[in-house]
Amino acid sequence: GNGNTGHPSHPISPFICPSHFNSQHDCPAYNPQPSINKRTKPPSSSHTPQFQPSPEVQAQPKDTQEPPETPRPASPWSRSHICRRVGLDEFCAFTYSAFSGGQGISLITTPAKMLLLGSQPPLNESLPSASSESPMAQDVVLLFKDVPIPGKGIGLVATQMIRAGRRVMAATPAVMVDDKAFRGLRREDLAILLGQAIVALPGEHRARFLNLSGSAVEETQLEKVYKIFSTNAFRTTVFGVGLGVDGKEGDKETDFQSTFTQVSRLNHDCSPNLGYYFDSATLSHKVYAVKDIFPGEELTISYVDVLHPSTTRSTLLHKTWTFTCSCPRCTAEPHLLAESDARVAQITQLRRELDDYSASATPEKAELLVTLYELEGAAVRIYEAYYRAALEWNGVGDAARATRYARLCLAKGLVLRGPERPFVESMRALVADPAGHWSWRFRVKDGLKREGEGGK
Ligand SMILES: C[S@@+](CC[C@H](N)C(=O)[O-])C[C@H]1O[C@@H](n2cnc3c(N)ncnc32)[C@H](O)[C@@H]1O
Repeated sequence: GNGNTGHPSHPISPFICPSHFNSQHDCPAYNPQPSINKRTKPPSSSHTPQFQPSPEVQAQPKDTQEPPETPRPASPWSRSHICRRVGLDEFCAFTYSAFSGGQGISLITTPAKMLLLGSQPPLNESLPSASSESPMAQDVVLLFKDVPIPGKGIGLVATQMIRAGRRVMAATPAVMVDDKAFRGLRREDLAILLGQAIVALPGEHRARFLNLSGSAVEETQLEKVYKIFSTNAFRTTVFGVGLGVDGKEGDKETDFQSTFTQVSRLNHDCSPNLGYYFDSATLSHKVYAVKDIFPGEELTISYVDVLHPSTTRSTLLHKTWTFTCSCPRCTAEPHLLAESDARVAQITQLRRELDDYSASATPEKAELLVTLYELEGAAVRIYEAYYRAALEWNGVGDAARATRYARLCLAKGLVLRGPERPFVESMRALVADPAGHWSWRFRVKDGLKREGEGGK
């Protein structure tokens, strides 16, 4: 699971990105989902929790420290006594308790990667951040409250009208686990490091973490911490220069599994009223309303791809979070369910046709795609349909309709994926100059996009 497109059990059907997207992450249809991180092997219950106070030690290796005559302020990071190895990589828990206005954050990663991450914004709060926005911006007034929801545990309910497009949350994680540690460490070793990571957090954030769902009362503290983490983790990609393997130059991004306390109270719905993305520049999970939400209505996200057929959604939800999907798209009358599934199948088919730039797709097919997304309540993905409609209309040289859809794609897509995505740049370029965009009349010009087809 893990919401990772590279992972075999990823719940989202693989989406073939058009060639102008640089990577899978840049693909507009790629939508990170909450992790599905249940491991089958239980943690060793013979383990007594070994929570140790974390000493205030420098995260830097000894040889990089400056001589004593030029003292520097102490590093705000503490490091766990216990570390664990996967092959040549050693993973430790690092905590910065003053982070984000005293909420604190813990990371489980290698010392080398920690050194790099900790030296640059947003984790280095003494340096000016590229982002002008603080993750816990003051404009996010409390729009909701925690309430028990029958059959769903605790959930969040709107306390006032929340208009579509409004930001509802922007929170930094309690704990982030390097994906390599998450996949490579034995479950009991990860549980030990997680225990260290959680115990070092400031009391309030730690209590909020320990209050999350996922564990049973009779479990040991380590099992509890592990299960809470895996039930509530989201895949988060951190972009930054030099974040390759062990800090070597190369990769510009690194994947973490992260647990956020407030975001983790959001229950699932197959037609959710909230969308979200992880903003690497502020390390915050940004959650936006994708529909108008009325006071008293529950706030929801989708834990799975909303464009899976109903049985796939139900199976994934049951397997991973052990609940039976009870949302309207799962429990409708059989004939309505069959219609919904038929629309989902048609969406999949239409997307395949529209994304094959060498085939004969038309603006009408893209318009139909938009309608089908609307009928399925897929507001959380609607920007994908607008994107394709913009390209198709531009592809036949209709600049007015193309720019209208490009604007819609930007209006919806910016809050669902953030401003850093290539589709944003592409749609902005189309709005600015439709005829200068790569897609201008590409459906009517012969020969374009036909390289590699030999003598045809
Ligand atoms: C990330 S937590 C959501 C918050 C949780 N309800 C709580 O009390 O903290 C995920 C868990 O909430 C419950 N849950 C979420 N959505 C649900 C739904 N639509 N129906 C029933 N249970 C749901 C399941 O127990 C699931 O494992």
